[in-house]
Amino acid sequence: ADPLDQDMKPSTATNPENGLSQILRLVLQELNLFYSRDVNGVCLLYDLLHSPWLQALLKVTENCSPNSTTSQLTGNFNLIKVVGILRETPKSPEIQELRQILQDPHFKALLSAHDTVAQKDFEPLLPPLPDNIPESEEAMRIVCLVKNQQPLGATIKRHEMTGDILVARVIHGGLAERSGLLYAGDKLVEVNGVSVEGLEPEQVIHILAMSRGTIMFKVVPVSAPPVNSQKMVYVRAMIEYWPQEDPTIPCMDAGLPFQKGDILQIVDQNDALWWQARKISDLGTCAGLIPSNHLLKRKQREFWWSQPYQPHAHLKPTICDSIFPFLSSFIEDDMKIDEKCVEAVNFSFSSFAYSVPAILCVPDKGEFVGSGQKFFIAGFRRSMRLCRRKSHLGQLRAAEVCKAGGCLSALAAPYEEVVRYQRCPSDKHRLIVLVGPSGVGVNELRRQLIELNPNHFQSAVPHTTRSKKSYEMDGREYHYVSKETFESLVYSHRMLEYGEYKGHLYGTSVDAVQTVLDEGKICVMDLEPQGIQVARTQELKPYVIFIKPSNMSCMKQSRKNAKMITDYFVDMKFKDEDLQEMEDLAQKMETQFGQFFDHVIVNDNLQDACAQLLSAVQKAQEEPQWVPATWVSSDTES
Ligand SMILES: Nc1ncnc2c1ncn2[C@@H]1O[C@H](COP(=O)(O)OP(=O)(O)OP(=O)(O)O)[C@@H](O)[C@H]1O
Repeated sequence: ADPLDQDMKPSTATNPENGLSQILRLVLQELNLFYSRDVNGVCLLYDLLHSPWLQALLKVTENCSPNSTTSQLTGNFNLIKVVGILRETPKSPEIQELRQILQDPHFKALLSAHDTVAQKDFEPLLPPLPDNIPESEEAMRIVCLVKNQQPLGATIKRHEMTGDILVARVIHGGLAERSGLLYAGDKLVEVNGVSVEGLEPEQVIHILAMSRGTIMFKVVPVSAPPVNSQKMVYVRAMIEYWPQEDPTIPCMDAGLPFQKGDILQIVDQNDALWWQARKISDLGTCAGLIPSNHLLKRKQREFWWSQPYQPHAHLKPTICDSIFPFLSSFIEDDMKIDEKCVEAVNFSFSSFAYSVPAILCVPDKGEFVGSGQKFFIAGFRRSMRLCRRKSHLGQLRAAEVCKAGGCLSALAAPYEEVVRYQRCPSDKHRLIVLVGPSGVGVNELRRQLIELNPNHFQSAVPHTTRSKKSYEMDGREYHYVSKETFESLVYSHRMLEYGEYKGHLYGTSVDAVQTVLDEGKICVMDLEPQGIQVARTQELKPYVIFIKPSNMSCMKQSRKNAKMITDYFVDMKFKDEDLQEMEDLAQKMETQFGQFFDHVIVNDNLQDACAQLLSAVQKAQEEPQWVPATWVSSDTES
């Protein structure tokens, strides 16, 4: 029995139009007659046409060709057949590889998706429209949505005058919004054939919760559906926000929690009080509610005036208690929003009590750190760092006291508009600012970075009003200036930080930083966190890196031989209390100033930290970063 004959029969028998296999079979029969007579060339032709690979190829062609009987069959069906055929064919690496590819689960999934689409399997089966729709109901819209794992992405509320149940908000990216069938303002008439007239929003939610599969809404469309023509705006959150702790949010489950420094994409600002936003780290999800800039400013003002501070933590929203559990549709009550807005909320706002340059005490004597041979690294005076260390705690504690007393700055913007900025190669470099608790290794890292390439990285030369010493050189250790000159720099906000010690003023000016940048170098400086805001200008475009200590046990290990600077001892080993203080201080810095940190490096292993610093500095100069929109004119945005 010829296997070819057996294999061909079903195909040719069932499909008279498919002549390819049949013709081949007939040709082979004919050739067979001449084969025994060994007519010239017949054997060669017969062997060729009889070869298994040709037969296999023909079978594949038949099964996949648009005219074949199987053309209506699905990709997966074809796949099974093709794999079967390949199994029969002689083994070769290519065939084996092809079989492997075809049997790969991803490939199967792809074909399965193809089948679903080809068979138009994706559309939900909608119930037929009722025949007896009265003429008066012409303006109604029937909306069918299939209940699945995703939230419906809409909130409802009861109109306080008419008692109508209205769609209050359609959440961007949610099921309702993507359907394009439900709009804010639509009046709900029926849900799954049940009239909602006279029902409380909670009862409507209950009906929805009990429904399975397709849910049919009958709505009276809003006369003019809202059009979101606003441009997408990106902001940096300068506060943190926890919807669970905010009794004023219209619907807690629809809230978007965020932390200081998070970049948010604002997708809807139609509501003056509640915006819709997504985190850029999570753009695939549907949006959530965040308090608008206006609402937060109002809360800040109210918080400012509410004396003594009362968190009103006992006030819990009652209207949202019955959240629809599966579709997460929500209930709103606009009147209650207004009432609740006058209460204080539990946000943590930063206190910007130090909007003037941070004050440092700089003693007269200092040592210069650095290689000291071929190049001179300015700005590493030991005594200056020692005094900084004292100012650290004092200022942070003062800020803390202020915060606890409810002294929130009414001027601090809760959101800062940001844009993507990429430095052009011809632009000046961005200033690199290192921030960290004393002893964490800010100066060590800065020194190592500069030593890597002193022609590329440099510190700014500080100013002083003290007189020059014999071994010093103007513009190397310091810029020696008169008190009047120094003070005019302070008054004209040209000092990033400054201080006084033994009757002399010391500080680092914007111009000293600019001098480094003008030379085409990268200026690397360390700053107290209170000074970051002063440095955040369009001209310097600082990139702020927070140097953070690792956990206590790692620090004990890595700082075994490290030396810290104290008032009385030059090289003193770190004690446990010092490390604990460092950790506490780092935590406070992060809590109060974390929104300004572009990058965080945990300084555990010094080499690793230095490598991370180098990479972060390069990225800051060469890759796009989020910066305040005010730093970039629209024509240079990327
Ligand atoms: N990752 C590390 N591993 C071990 N030792 C380190 C590490 N980082 C820094 N050190 C050491 O810790 C000590 C303090 O570091 P550094 O002087 O840089 O602190 P700082 O953050 O500049 O604080 P301050 O301004 O108070 O001196 C130095 O002896 C430094 O060599």
